[in-house]
Amino acid sequence: MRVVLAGGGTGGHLYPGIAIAEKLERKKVDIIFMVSDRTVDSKILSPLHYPFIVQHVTPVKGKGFLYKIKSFSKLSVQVLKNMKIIKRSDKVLLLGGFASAAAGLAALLKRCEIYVHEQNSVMGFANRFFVKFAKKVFVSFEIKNMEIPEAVLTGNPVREGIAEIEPKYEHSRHLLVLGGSQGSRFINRLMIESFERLKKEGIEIKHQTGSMLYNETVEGYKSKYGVCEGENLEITDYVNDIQDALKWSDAVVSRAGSGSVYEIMYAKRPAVFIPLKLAADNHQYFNAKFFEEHGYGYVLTEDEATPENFCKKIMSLFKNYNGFSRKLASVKRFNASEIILSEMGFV
Ligand SMILES: CC(=O)N[C@H]1[C@@H](OP(=O)(O)OP(=O)(O)OC[C@H]2O[C@@H](n3ccc(=O)[nH]c3=O)[C@H](O)[C@@H]2O)O[C@H](CO)[C@@H](O)[C@@H]1O
Repeated sequence: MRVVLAGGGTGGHLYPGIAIAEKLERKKVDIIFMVSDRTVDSKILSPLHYPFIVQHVTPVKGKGFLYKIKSFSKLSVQVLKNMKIIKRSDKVLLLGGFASAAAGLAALLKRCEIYVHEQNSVMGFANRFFVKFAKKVFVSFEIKNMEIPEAVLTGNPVREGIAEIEPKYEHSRHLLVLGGSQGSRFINRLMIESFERLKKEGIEIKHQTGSMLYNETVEGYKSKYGVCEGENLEITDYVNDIQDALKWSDAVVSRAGSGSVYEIMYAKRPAVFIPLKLAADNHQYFNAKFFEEHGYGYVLTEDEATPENFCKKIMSLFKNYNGFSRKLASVKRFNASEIILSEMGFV
């Protein structure tokens, strides 16, 4: 028995697969990842011991005609390659994004059991296609743009250890700033503009910029304040140990990809989410809204996010800290990986 975990292109599609792989391993089931050729996928998987296939595919949605033709031909070549790797007896779990499509099509042609997990509150393009062929569909949030009556609400699979983090009541003013797996230029600039005020409030900041945006962000801090890092500020391109960073934090500012929302919620930290305005069908906004509606923190849209509003929201997290912590302490945690594996027939 082997499970193919297909998806990638961003951490948001890949980390849920890793959370599931951690559990499958204990059940002595063989695993293979099928990911994209973006460096983020290999960077995340290389230090781990799971086998993975890099697929040479690009997104087919939203670009010009010539680009689409190229993408479709790449996709076809990759599907043929995948058909040599995927076996009829494999169970294939599609984690969404363009990197899951070639594996999904190969699995369809091989007539394998197909399962779909959608991380966001709006179903993505690739998953929407495969849902009709899936034996079961798992969702992290209730889906807004599609009726899937038999979908199983599992929450987002989160890596081990994160959900065991305790809420804080006695707190200092440690603020973790995350831009999602690729970083966020919008949040980086907002932080540079807001740093002086946050520093005056005694806030200590760990700021993850994204690998591609690291240099420009450091330069931004330097040109505005003369120095970049110091007592109150630590800048990093990528947080390798997210569990450790969440433990250190008292509050978080973040983009609102599904993984980020679930991890911050399970780590029981109040947060200000700034959803990516351009996310397909505004899905980050709906992910973040779920968090806000439960009273765990705030959503601040890009249009509302002036440095003044931003700092007010952060200060409001600290002012009402114990109220947020009490609510977060009672977060109902789904054991997403276990539910998914049991629905796939692994007991
Ligand atoms: C630009 C883009 O396409 N964004 C999408 C992507 O976001 P993104 O990849 O940022 O997705 P998520 O927020 O879901 O997950 C990010 C993951 O990366 C990890 N992490 C992040 C930063 C870091 O320094 N270290 C680290 O380990 C987080 O712990 C988390 O597990 O996938 C999400 C889930 O489908 C979507 O909602 C987003 O719209």
